[in-house]
Amino acid sequence: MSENKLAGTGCPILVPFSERKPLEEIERSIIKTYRNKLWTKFVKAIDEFKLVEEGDRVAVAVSGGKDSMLMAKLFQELKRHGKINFELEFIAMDPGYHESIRALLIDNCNYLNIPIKIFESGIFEVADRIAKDYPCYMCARMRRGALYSKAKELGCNKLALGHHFNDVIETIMLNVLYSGNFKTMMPKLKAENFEGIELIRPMYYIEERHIEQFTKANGIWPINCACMVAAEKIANKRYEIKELIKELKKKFSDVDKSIFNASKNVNMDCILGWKKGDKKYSFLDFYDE
Ligand SMILES: Nc1ncnc2c1ncn2[C@@H]1O[C@H](COP(=O)(O)OP(=O)(O)OP(=O)(O)O)[C@@H](O)[C@H]1O
Repeated sequence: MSENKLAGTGCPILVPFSERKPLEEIERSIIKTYRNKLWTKFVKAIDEFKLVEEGDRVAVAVSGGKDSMLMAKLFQELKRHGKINFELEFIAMDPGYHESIRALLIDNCNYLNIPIKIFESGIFEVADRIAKDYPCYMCARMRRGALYSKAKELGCNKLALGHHFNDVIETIMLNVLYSGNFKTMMPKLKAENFEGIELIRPMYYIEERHIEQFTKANGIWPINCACMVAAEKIANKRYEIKELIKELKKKFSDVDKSIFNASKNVNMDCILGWKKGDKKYSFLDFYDE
């Protein structure tokens, strides 16, 4: 990989409003200033989808980006509240970050008191070598595998990822508009190739703009874009969908909630066909029942 492929220019950069706030202030803001926007929504997803249960050992995947750094702090808060008896591990996979990115990850985790375990995977190099035309797909698959393996090695039964509300609705819209199917990103799922591990997404109800507010107001500089492979090479459909939803929201402010709720309110009497497991069904299969 040559230096000119380094990422950064194509990604939106989150610039903090202020100096980094003291740790205690940052932690307190989660349950005070951002109680409704962050804390309540985190707990809601955990309760509603039963994401964390007694005796769990959760590996929290921290990339150093704004979402997963906040997730780490939310988990620490959940543990501090002590209602559920569970254990935490914080893991970061270094896919071959630029050294300045790795240093930023370490500095942020130290400052925020997140006891991170970093491990190397060399995924950037592999994706660049074996999948020049579709590095993002390969990178994402290998990343998931590397995180599951590490979680398993640490004796965890859950792997938590920092996907949030906007990731969810963007996924729904990407599937409807580009793939012609209706599929959402699930709040939890059982890992196919890693027995005994579940993937959980506790930030399911948290809106990205609130994560941004929290991050900026507390003076945190997250890793914005650390990709060393695809940087600017790949047209980002997800980014286009994000912009589309923003436009739609100007005309109908609850459009994001409607997109989300559509996945909770599928009416099986008014649908032409669906898939369950490997089997496909048509409404006609049940028409005369
Ligand atoms: N290198 C990594 N090490 C550990 N976890 C990771 C890594 N990359 C991604 N993840 C996990 O996967 C989630 C989704 O990754 P994605 O690249 O879509 O991040 P993102 O939407 O930019 O979120 P973040 O702000 O946390 O980076 C992250 O929130 C994090 O939990």
